[in-house]
Amino acid sequence: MVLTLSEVSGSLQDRFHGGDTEGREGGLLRASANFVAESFAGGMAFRSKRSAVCSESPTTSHGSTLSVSSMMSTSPSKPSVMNASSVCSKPIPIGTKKHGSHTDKGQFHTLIDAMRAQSPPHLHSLHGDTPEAFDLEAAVYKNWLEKHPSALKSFDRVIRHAHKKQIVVFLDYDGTLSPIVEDPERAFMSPEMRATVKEVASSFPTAVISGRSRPKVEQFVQLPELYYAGSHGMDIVGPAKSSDGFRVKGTKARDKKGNDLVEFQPASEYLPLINKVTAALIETTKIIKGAKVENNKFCVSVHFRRVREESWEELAALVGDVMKDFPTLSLTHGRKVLEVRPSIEWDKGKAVDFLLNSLGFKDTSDVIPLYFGDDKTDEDAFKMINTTKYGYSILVSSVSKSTAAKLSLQDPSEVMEFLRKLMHWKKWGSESRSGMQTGGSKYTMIP
Ligand SMILES: O=P(O)(O)OC[C@H]1O[C@H](O[C@H]2O[C@H](CO)[C@@H](O)[C@H](O)[C@H]2O)[C@H](O)[C@@H](O)[C@@H]1O
Repeated sequence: MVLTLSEVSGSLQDRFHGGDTEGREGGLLRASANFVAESFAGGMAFRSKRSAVCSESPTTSHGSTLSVSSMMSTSPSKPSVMNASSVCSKPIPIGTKKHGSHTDKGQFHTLIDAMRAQSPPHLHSLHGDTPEAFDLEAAVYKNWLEKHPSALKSFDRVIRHAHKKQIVVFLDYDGTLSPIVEDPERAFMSPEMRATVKEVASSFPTAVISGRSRPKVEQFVQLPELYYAGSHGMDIVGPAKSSDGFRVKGTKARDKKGNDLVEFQPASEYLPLINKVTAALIETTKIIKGAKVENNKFCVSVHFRRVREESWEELAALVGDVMKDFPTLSLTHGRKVLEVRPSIEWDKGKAVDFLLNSLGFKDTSDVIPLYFGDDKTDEDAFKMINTTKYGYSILVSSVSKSTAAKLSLQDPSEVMEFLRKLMHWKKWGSESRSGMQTGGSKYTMIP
């Protein structure tokens, strides 16, 4: 039997990006410390219903066949994403058992699977640069684009109600405003991107929502006119307008121009614990070449982009060991990074909601919130945006991914292109409504 493209595509997307569990329930592995401890202790295996599907071979456009089952093999020599969907979005109750040796590889598949699923390989990297692999990859992406069309091509739809509503722009930082690079300290945004964001912020309320610490991301962006939410939304500085009925929590502050601001840090009591876990993680993981621990104030990143894959299991075990001593912290993951954060009901989605409220938009049908993000933790924001009447969630990705985002852009350069298009519309589209030629499709990109 030959599978149809959509069957192959659906199955591959699940394989490579965490499967249904991720798309439906949150797109975020929210594994608690307990989850890690338990999975180490008991060899926990939450397998997706889909983990055994698609063992047939699709025919490629070249007429030869690629074995889908072989693409999904878990051979140690190839990055395995076979059990990416085994990750669970819910915290798992802590086990009482202590895991024995972290060299017992069979006992923590779940975390390893999550690590492997973070920067999913292209098909051609799994199967060589064969024309068939490239063709199949292109076909899978094309199929995915039908479900998550390009925001550039959907621009008219996005700004359809913009003459009556307030656009608010939310931007993730790494992978959205700056390209993903090996060294997190060198994730600079280009001067062109900075100029574009500055222009956008002069017309629309604009916020950067990042996993980084707020001071760090402010330093990278260097635009004081923006609002910032660092530590995955746990460190917010926003406007203090507030809409009726919404009590702006947090401390009142003022910016240099005397505008009222509000600072909100829902995890402030975790600060000492975060410093403690950071120290423990630095000490414990220092034996792993390439591992890097980054203190993001209310959360901590353990980077493994520069760790050889052979050492991932050891790193996972070491992080798991540390986490057992911090039962009130949780483990999530992003792009080649494990993230330790307080186990509180707060995420980027809540931060977006908070900022919309503090901007005065309690009724979200008065606003067109646009959210751009590339990572797992942005999924919470996508879902929040999807609850609004006119908002658009936009995933930045050049590969197919299971996501709640409605639209997509390939990379930061397309984000910049979209923002420029928005500014062009703002400048010329608005004027066109007062007599000049109008019509979304006539808005062209500023070169
Ligand atoms: O929410 P974000 O602004 O996207 O922050 C998420 C994490 O971004 C950074 O790590 C990622 O980008 C690095 C630089 O390109 C890259 O080396 C790393 O592999 C990526 O995971 C940041 O360093 C983390 O602390 C953030 O949590």
